[in-house]
Amino acid sequence: MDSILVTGNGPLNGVVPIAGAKNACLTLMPATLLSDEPLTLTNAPRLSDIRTMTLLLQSLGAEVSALASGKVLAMSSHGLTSTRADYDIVRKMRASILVLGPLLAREGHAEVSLPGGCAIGARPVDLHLKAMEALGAEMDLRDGYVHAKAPAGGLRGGVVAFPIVSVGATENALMAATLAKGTTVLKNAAREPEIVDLARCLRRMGAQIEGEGTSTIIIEGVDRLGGATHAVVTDRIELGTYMLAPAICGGEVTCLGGRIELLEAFCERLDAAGVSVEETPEGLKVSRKNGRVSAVDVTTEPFPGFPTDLQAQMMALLCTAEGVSVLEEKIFENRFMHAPELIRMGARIDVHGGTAKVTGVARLRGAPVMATDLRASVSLILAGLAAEGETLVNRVYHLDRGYENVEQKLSALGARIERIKGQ
Ligand SMILES: CC(=O)N[C@H]1[C@@H](OP(=O)(O)OP(=O)(O)OC[C@H]2O[C@@H](n3ccc(=O)[nH]c3=O)[C@H](O)[C@@H]2O)O[C@H](CO)[C@@H](O)[C@@H]1O
Ligand SMILES: C=C(OP(=O)(O)O)C(=O)O
Repeated sequence: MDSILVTGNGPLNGVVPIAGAKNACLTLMPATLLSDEPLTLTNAPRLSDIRTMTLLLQSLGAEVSALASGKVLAMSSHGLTSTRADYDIVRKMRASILVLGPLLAREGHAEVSLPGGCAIGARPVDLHLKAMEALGAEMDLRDGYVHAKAPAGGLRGGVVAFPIVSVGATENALMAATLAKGTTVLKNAAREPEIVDLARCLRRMGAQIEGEGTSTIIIEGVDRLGGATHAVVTDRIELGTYMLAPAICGGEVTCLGGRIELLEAFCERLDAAGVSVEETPEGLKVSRKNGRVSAVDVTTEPFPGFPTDLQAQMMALLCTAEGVSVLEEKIFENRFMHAPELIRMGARIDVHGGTAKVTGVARLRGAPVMATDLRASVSLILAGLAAEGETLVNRVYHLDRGYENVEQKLSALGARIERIKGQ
């Protein structure tokens, strides 16, 4: 397994391009299953998760070609051959559950392996299943698979009232409802930019959708969807991650394509910590010129709140802040796995349940550390960039799920970072 070696090397300066969003692309790709006409995505990120979704769609009979070095995905589902999403692929990536709604809507049935939990929490799929039931589907859990069956005339519009906000369940319900008969109302829907991006793409394909970006989405089902070409929205989590690089190391970095509206709560916390963020026509210019940042409290929430996917990286910043910061993780029950690793680097962190108290230290020190999940991996790299000496981040395969060319992008800013190939 590969490792990443990082050596603290002072301030970072320059320009970094931000890719299309992993989490948008992973829901836009299954949308191809809703139509027999081609769907082309531009601005796709080059990530292992995208390759996993490609394999999953291909296993269902969809054609998926990566063009322009992977930045363009040309897809067509005119000849689907299977409705079974197999354990061998689904186990690699939770977002595989997003084929459920489209398959059910188009083919009338689907069998999808349960994705199971992962390092950050149990992550059940009950809300996805309840949403499909609200559209008339019969759901059965057998042999580790979700067996879903639409009524004889196909899915019917219905009211889906989510008890808690779920990004994935909103996406599955939204896609399924586009081909259901009649009107569907999604209440307490997720409002993330990735949901807005999905709704825009579906509308291009001919879907009738109103209200995306608010907590009530109304979908009027249509008989069929057509083809479309759609550019994937900017990855706000990759954006936030690179914004933290000059915040932690000092210097000035422009994140190309970044917009404050994608990350308002995060930008507000950076401002409170003493990091400057300026929106320019090219993107977001971020700098930390004087001394240490100040401690700030952070609570993760669904959009438009502070994203859970930036909590680990923000913790890395706050490890060297002046004062005591309190981070509350409200989305996932086990998302502080990076804390013990940061402690190995000299951070002072006390974790109690979903709360972490971080007492800033003047300087972190390099150490061998273990990456436990995607955002934990990159938080350790950020911490290593600001630490004295060498940090060896082991087991970085999660990193490649969500960050393309991370070593090249950080090296271009002046970081000392290299990948050590494993066996
Ligand atoms: C591929 C993708 O887009 N992943 C993102 C998506 O994950 P994902 O869509 O899996 O996250 P959800 O928004 O569904 O999860 C929110 C909370 O709801 C719970 N829950 C969810 C579904 C369900 O059926 N039952 C249930 O209890 C989860 O365990 C979690 O506690 O949103 C998360 C929250 O912003 C992000 O961290 C992930 O990066
Ligand atoms: C948790 C994440 O992804 P996934 O939902 O794909 O596991 C993430 O992107 O931080």
